[in-house]
Amino acid sequence: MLATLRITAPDQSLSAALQQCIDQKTKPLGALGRLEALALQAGLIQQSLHPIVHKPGIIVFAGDHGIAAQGLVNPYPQAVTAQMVYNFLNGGAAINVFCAVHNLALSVVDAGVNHNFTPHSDLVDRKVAMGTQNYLYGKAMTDSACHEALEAGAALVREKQAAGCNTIGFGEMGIGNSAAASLIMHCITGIPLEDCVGAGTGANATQQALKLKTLQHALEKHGVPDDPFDVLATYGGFETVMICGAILQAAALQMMVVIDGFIVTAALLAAHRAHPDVLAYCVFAHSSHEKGHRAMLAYLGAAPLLQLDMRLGEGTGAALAIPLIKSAVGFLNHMATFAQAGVSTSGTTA
Ligand SMILES: Cc1cc2ncn([C@H]3O[C@H](COP(=O)(O)O)[C@@H](O)[C@H]3O)c2cc1C
Ligand SMILES: O=C(O)c1cccnc1
Repeated sequence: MLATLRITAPDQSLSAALQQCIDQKTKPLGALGRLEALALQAGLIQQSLHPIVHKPGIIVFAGDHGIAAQGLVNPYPQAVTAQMVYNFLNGGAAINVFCAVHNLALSVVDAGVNHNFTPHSDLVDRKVAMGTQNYLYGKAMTDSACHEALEAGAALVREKQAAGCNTIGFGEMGIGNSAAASLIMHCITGIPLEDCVGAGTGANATQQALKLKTLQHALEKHGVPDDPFDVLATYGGFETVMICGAILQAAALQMMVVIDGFIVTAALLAAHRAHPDVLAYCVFAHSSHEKGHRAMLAYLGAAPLLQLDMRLGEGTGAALAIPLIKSAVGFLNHMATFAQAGVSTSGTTA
């Protein structure tokens, strides 16, 4: 898949016609602000003056991190990953509630949780292994496991698209994955590690200092791999790698890709290094409260839609942004033009 994937930015030739449609709506020029840019982006991605959001959904990928068993980088125990998967299956997590409120399809994927789940109709089993290896001692995963995870993420997106979904967000669950995301961020962006390491689930100052020191040790061992997929294999989690493969596939299929918080954006950083044009398909849902997220977004030149001081993950920010995308294409499709409504345009004095 990765070798053959073609991702090119959408043809821009529809841009002027789309802008004209937007400007003819019964509102002062530019008055719908960022929604106008969103409508334009949707139109270009779908190469249509009438883009739609069809069968939008969220896929949450869960995976464990070898290092989390030591508690050096994570305030919560590793077991919370599996416990939260049960919570997702029981409908009790924040992402369940937001998907229900906004009528979004939710899929939950075991990418590599350190727990044997009994088969469940709502749990998609793509387990690569019982969690990654501890990157303090070796690479988090082999290159072939990384490849398997990238492919699994991509295949799930192909299934969604075949079922009619054209707008997709990704979420993650994996205790310790904010540490992995910090390492990925440092390797891809070159931003100093201390600016990439934050509180995650709520590490206090002492815990954050230990997290940073631990991650410095990991960097001393492995350095900064040049290849983005090698960065993922060295430090990543199976959930993060699957998200990277999923983002790439969704962009290749010209879907709208809704980017969540710190961990999902780290997966995007790797995807972007491999295929820079992936960005044209991305909608940045929110600016997370996690320390490094704003710098990641700035590196990508991304303007997030929401600023809610959220720092949860699970795809919660993405779920909140999808109604905004629906609103954007909604006004483009359904608002009356000045001519249709008989409203005077500027410069026309009564
Ligand atoms: C109860 C609970 C629910 C969560 N839902 C998402 N996360 C978030 O926190 C984790 C990353 O933070 P760290 O790197 O500090 O472990 C990820 O699982 C992320 O999705 C949660 C964390 C907890 C504790
Ligand atoms: O921004 C996020 O997505 C995030 C931040 C902290 C912990 N988990 C996720």
